[in-house]
Amino acid sequence: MAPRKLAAGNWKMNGDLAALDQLDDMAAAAEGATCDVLICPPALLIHPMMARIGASDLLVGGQDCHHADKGAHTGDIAALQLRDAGATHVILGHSERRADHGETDAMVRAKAQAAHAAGLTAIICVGETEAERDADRTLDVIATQLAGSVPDGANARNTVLAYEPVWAIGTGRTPTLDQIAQVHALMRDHLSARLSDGADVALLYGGSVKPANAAEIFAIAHVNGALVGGASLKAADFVPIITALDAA
Ligand SMILES: O=C[C@H](O)COP(=O)(O)O
Repeated sequence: MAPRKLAAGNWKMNGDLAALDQLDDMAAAAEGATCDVLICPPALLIHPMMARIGASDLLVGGQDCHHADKGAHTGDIAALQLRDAGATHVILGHSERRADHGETDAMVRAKAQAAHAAGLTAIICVGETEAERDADRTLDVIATQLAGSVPDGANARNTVLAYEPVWAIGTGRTPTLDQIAQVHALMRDHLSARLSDGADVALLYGGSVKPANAAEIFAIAHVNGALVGGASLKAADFVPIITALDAA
């Protein structure tokens, strides 16, 4: 089995009921596509999104989950609740969660285990800061995050990895194609060494992906899709990215 291609949109803390109008064209693009297409809206929008897309091929995901399956954790969402709402995936360890909420690799690993137990695919994010890249520490940082964040129970069906350089998120800046290739090769080597089906785990790139750069990024070895922020909010931007991945 080859890695399953995935175009994933992360709406972050953006969107409202009116934004669901964007889903019609995204769902149409997902129909018959060779890649999976996923939107991770704010959790409040998961239910209305499910109602809007009906039996479409468009997948729905969460942006975070708690490591516990239930209990006294005010403001948090359990993986089982995401699953119950219709989600198939959950983003974990995004750099904004790591920075805003102090999430550590160990916390991300525990969340991934909860996601797996609930039947969700965990999209585990890793990425270096600009200071770490400037200090030539990128590969060490990524290796440490992979070792700490990816649980031993990960496999190609329940886990996707996303490389998101922190300095490329929402900035319009992207690494060179060689820099992306270098990190994705490291991720593939790490997963292949640890997991029996590590060669089949989908690896996404994220950070200022847009229609103009999608095709060249998808042509890089071991890039099996994208985790898209800003350009996933409008169908006019996200559909061309889906089309580029479909053609890759
Ligand atoms: O989760 C998505 C990433 O943080 C990328 O965001 P961006 O496409 O707005 O740079």
